[in-house]
Amino acid sequence: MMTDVVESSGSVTRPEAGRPGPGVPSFPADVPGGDDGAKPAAGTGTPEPAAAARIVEIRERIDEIDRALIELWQERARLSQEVGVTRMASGGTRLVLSRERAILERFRVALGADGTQLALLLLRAGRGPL
Ligand SMILES: C=C(O[C@@H]1C=C(C(=O)O)C=C[C@H]1O)C(=O)O
Repeated sequence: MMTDVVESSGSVTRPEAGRPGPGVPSFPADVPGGDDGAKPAAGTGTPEPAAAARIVEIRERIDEIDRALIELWQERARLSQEVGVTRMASGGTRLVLSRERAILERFRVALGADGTQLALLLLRAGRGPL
């Protein structure tokens, strides 16, 4: 079952970890290939109306998923930063490599080599480049 995609207003303007800075388009209406309100077949890559309609339908769910992923990415980065600040303020270390290794392994087991790359990006978003 398809769910309507409701545009959230309020584009992100405050640059913080994992968030777009100034000049970064908000998602998805003002990015190329975003939902620009054009006819269903436009931009689907097929001239066949039924296929175009199905692609539009699937893309609604893809856009929902992408929006959720972006929000989760940003939340994770904020939480990871908070852990780092809390730990360092209490005399601890900036990083805990055993924990990072466990996270890398979790993603590798679930997603293979791409999972490892994804986990590396997630970890970097929370603590910045090494
Ligand atoms: C968030 C933490 O701090 C750092 C960041 C991690 C992360 O983003 O998952 C994991 C380990 C630490 O290097 C933590 O220790 O849980």
